Amino acid sequence: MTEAKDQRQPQRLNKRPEEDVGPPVVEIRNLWKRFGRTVVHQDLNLDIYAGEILTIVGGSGTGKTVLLRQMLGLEQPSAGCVKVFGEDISAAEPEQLQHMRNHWGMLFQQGALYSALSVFDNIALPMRELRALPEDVIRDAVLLKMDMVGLGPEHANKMPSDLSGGMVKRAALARALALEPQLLFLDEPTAGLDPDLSDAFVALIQTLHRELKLTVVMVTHDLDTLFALSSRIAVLAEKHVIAVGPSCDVLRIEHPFIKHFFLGPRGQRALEVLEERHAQNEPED
Ligand SMILES: Nc1ncnc2c1ncn2[C@@H]1O[C@H](COP(=O)(O)OP(=O)(O)OP(=O)(O)O)[C@@H](O)[C@H]1O
Repeated sequence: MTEAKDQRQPQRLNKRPEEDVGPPVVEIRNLWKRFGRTVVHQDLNLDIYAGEILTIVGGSGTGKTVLLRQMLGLEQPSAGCVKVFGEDISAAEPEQLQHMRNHWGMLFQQGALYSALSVFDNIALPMRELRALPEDVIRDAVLLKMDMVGLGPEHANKMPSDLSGGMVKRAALARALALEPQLLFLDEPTAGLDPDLSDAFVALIQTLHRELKLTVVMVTHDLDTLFALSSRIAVLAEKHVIAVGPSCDVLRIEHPFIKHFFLGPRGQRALEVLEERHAQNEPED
C-alpha cells in the first residue's frame, strides 16, 4: 500500500464527546511507527478528551500496545507527534517527561507488581521515588490507596505471590493511582479474571473514574469490559484509527473487523447483557 494512497483514506467517524470538554488530554497527529521495514502505524490520528474512558480495540498485532507505549513516552514515533497534556512527548527533556509521568498512572496487563516487594512497598514506590514525602505521609497515603481499591490494611505486608489474581490487579491499580494521576492507562485490565472478579473490577474502575474525575485510556479485547466502561471506542485497523466514537455509532460502521469483533456471537452476548442492564436501570412508567 503506498503512503499517498493510505493518507487519502478518510477516517469514517471521528466524533468528539457530546459535551464541550476543552482541548484534548492526548493528541496524536499523523503518527507513523516503523520497526525496520514493518510499518505498524501509518498516519494515525486520535484525540482523547478529559473525563472520558476511551477504549482502543483492534485485531492482534494491529499496534494497540505500541500506541500506548508511544503515549507513555516508552517508544519514539517514527514521524508525527504525540502530545499529552499539550506537551510533545518525543520532544520532552527527561526531567519534563518524568514530571509528566507523575501525572499519569499505568496498569499493565499482568499487574506487574515487583515480586520482591510487599503490597505496601509496591504502592509506596512511586511516592518514594519523588524523594519529597516523609515516610509517615507515605504510610497514610498507601493505606488510603489500598482502601480506595478495596484492599484492607491486613494485606499491606503480603507479597505479590500470596495474592489472588483479583488482589494483584487491585494492588497494581492502587500503585497506578499512587501519585493521584489525572490520566490512567489500562492495558487489558480484566484479563485473567473470572467473570465475577472481572465485574467487580469493572465496577471499581467505574467508581474511581467518577470519583477521581479521571481520563482513562484502555486497551481491551473483553467486550463486557468494553461496553460497560467506554465513553468512546477507537478502532485500529489498516495501520490507523478507522473509526472513533460512542459504541452505538461505531457498531453501525460497515467494516469487516467491526462486524467480526462486535457483531459475532461474543459481541451479541455482550450487547444483550448491556441492553438488559440499561432496561433494568430505566425508570418504570
Ligand atoms: N520492539 C519491537 N520491535 C519490532 N517489532 C515490534 C516491536 N514491538 C512491537 N512490534 C510489532 O508491532 C506490531 C504491533 O504490536 P502490538 O504489540 O502493539 O500489537 P497489539 O495490537 O497490542 O497485539 P495484541 O492484541 O496481540 O496484544 C506487531 O507486529 C509486533 O510484532
